[in-house]
Amino acid sequence: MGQKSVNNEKKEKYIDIIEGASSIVTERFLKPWLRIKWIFNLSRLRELSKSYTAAADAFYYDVIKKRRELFKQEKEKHSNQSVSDKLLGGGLHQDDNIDAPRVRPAFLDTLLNASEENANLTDKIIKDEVSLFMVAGHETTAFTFAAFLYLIAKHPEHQQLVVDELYQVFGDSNRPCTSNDFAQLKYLDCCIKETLRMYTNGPLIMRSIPEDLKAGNFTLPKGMTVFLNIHAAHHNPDHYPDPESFKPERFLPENSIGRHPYAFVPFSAGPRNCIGQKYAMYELRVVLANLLRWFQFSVSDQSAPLETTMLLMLKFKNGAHLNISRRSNIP
Ligand code: HEM
Repeated sequence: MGQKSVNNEKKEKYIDIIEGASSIVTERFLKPWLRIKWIFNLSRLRELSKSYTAAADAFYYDVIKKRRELFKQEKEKHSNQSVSDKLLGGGLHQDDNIDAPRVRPAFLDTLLNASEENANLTDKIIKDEVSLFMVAGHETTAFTFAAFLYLIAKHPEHQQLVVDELYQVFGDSNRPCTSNDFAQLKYLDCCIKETLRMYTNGPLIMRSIPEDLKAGNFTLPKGMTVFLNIHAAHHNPDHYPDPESFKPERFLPENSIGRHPYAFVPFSAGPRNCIGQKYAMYELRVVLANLLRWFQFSVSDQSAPLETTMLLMLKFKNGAHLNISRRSNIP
C-alpha cells in the first residue's frame, strides 16, 4: 500500500482484529443458520463482529489518511507538475518490465490519484479495496511460503533438486533472481505448485448460482449458495495418485498431460478468480529462489505431525517449526 511498515503494537492489534473477524466468518461457514440475518443479529457474534469491523475500518482509514496527506504535501511541493508524476514515478505502462529499477505506483496511490479526478471513488470504496487487498494478499502468500519451506525441509531430496537447478542458473553469482530466470526454474515451480495443491490456502470457496444448474443427477436451483471444495479436488486420487504424498514431479509437463484443467485451481478459476495470482507466483518464485540459494532448511522431527486449522483460510495450528542454516557454498 506504499506504507512504511507499522510499529509492532499496531501490527499485533491488526492481526488480532483480522483473526477475530475471520473466526466469525468461519463460524458462519460452519453453522449455516448463522447466515440468516435475524438469527445472527440475536447471537453474541453480532456485537463482536461490529467491534471488529469498526476497529479494522479505523486502521484502514488511518492508512488512507496518512497517504492522502503525503499526496497533498507532494502536490504543494511540485505544484506545476502532476502529483501522480512525482509520487508515482511517472510514465508507467502495463508492459514495463516488472524488475526495472523505476518506482512503480503502490496500489493505494493509484486509487488516490484516480479519486482526485473521480468524486465517485470515495474513501469508503478505497477502504473496501485496501482491506480486500491487505487480507487477500498477505495471509495467502505468507502461508504458502511457510508450507513450501516446511515441505522442502521435510523432503531434503527435493530440496537438493531445487538447489541443483538454482546452481545451474546462478552458479556462484550473487545477482538477484528476476523474472528472466523463471523459464529455467522448472523444478522450483513444480515444488511451488505441489505446495499449493497440498496446502491449498483457500480450500473452500462459495458461489451463488444465477440460474438452475444441472450437476450430475441433481438440479441446483437458481439463487442457491454452494461451496466448492478445492481441497477435495486437489486431493482426488483420480487426478493425483497418492495425494497425501509430496511429489512435485507430478507437475512436470510430461506428467501433466491430460490432467483436467480444473484439477488444479489454488487461485480459483473464472471471472472472480484471484486477481493477485500473477503477482503471488512472481513473489513466491523470487523469494524462494533467493532463500534456497543462501539457506538450508530441515526439520528436527520427521514424524512430527503438522496440524492445520481453518480460520477462513487454511492455517498451521502451532506454526511450522524449521531449522535454518546458511549454506556453506555461499560465495
Ligand atoms: C499464494 C497466494 C494466493 C492464493 C493461494 C490466493 C487464492 C485466492 C483465491 C482462491 C481467490 C478466489 C476466491 C473465490 O473465488 O471466492 C482469491 C481472490 C482474490 N485474491 Fe488471491 N490468492 C493469493 C495471493 C493474492 C495476492 C498476493 C493478492 C493481491 C496482491 C490477492 C488478491 C486477491 C483478490 C483481490 C481477490 C478477490 C478477487 C475478486 O473477488 O474478484 N491474492 N485469491
